[in-house]
Amino acid sequence: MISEVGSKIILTIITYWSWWWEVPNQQDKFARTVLTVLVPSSLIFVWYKWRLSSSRKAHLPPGPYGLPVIGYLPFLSSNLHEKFTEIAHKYGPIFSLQLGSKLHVVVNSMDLAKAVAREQDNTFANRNPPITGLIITYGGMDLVWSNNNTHWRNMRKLLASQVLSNANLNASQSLRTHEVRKAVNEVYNKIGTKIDINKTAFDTELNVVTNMLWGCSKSDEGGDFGEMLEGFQEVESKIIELIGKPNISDFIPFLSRFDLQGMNKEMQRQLEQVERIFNYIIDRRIKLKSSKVDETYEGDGRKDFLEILLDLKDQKNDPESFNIIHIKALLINIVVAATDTTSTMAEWVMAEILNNPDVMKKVQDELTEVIGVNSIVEESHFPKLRYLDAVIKETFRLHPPLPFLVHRCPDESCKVGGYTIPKGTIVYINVWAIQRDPENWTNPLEFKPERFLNQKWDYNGNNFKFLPFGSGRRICPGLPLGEKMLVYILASLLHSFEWSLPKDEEFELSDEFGFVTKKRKPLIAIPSQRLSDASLYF
Ligand code: HEM
Repeated sequence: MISEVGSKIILTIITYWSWWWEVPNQQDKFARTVLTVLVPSSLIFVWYKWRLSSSRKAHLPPGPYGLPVIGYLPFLSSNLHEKFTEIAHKYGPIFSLQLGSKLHVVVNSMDLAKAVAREQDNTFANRNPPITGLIITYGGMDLVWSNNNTHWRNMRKLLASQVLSNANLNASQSLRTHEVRKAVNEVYNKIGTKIDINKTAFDTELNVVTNMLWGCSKSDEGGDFGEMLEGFQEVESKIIELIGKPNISDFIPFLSRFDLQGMNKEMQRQLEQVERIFNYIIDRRIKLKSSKVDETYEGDGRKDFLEILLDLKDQKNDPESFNIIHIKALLINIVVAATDTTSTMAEWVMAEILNNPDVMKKVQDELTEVIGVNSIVEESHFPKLRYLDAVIKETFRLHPPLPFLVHRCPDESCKVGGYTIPKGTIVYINVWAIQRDPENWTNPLEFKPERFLNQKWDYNGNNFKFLPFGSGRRICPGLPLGEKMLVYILASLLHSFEWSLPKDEEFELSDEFGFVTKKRKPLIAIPSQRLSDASLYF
């Protein structure tokens, strides 16, 4: 992926400089050859000396040098989390890389993660979004890519108080139950056949989130619109892929107008797809509002999030500060942030359990003891499912879906680990490396859920050995819903069915780096009935 970036750049350079070989003067071939070799190598030498002395003077973190203009870009491999961890082993827990015109710093230890996300949380609370991220959020009008400003604070407060508060989560319990039961029923109807675990979890989470946001889900909608939502997972995967993939336009801004990899255009296409869905939903709601028909979710009389956002827009006198674009950016953000992470994690947990039969047995024994094979899973059971909780946490440790969280960017020059981090640097917290660091974990590569049973662990980002949802003011605001849905989906799938792997498919646990890092090969598993009575599946 990254070597593709390098080769595109080199190709561009070759194209622009090919005139050198076409000049009419053919008399002194030797001189031209000497110049061709000498000029670039002298330039590289001078550049290298200059970089060395300027980074020493600036006291930047150590790190490997790359080439002029493109920096270290051509030397990065596609599995970036592994490459960064390898560089950290050579250069230490904090290192810097010049990628094109931008300085990147990667922190790889719990102490330095704490220095960034706790001790200097406010300084590091900006984002510096990639161009593809800006395209899909109308220029960063959302929550994920917004800088630490009033708009971001207001959006976060609104999401926390109107969607993800304890009161709202309690009120929407029946909605989660409805969707999880529907998923169990769909799997039951396909007993003995191959099930794509990620797709099952994705659809369930999508239905829950869209119901909470605008009061209806994929399964409630028919016709063209139902079909549009049916293809949403593909659109979303493409969005996540384009956000995580290195883009020359980000690293060498003067090349951005050429969009050499076509990524910006591709993201524009995804935005058009997403817009069709959101325009439909919003237009329909505005019409309903003007005809004074109240649309609320679950018939409990409370307004859904879209209704609250539209009310807020109408109340604001200043369309600059809150308008339809802000609403769409926020909705896109929440749907994308919630679904891909949850389904990716559900898939990883099931894969680890299927890979460890003794863990599967312990999880199912616990489910039988707490719930019994004559009953179905309910949210009230969750606090008693301690072993399943430990299994989920151990999976988060080995497979954090966002291995570098979302990068941060200091709004002024500051110090981390004694080194200078200039204003505007892109800073990654390498959670993937921290959660596999032998300094923090005994036998870190072993899958051992018991390590989460013996001590009190949570996802709140206070223990810097374990940060799958991030930490500090930018910590994931969807944590309470994400955690609930994961436990609900997994407990229900594991309690309702026995699972086996298809004999004709190779099973492996390797990952593929991306903004959300997924299983390289989708997990396919075959269910069989586990509960005592078929009526428990309806
Ligand atoms: C398994 C589920 C999930 C995981 C692992 C996860 C993980 C993360 C991580 C690592 C971050 C970046 C934190 C940082 O930069 O320090 C984040 C940010 C975010 N997440 Fe989640 N997330 C999950 C579910 C959700 C859900 C259900 C929602 C919404 C309902 C959500 C909405 C967001 C938003 C809006 C942000 C950006 C926050 C900001 O920049 O201020 N996430 N998430």
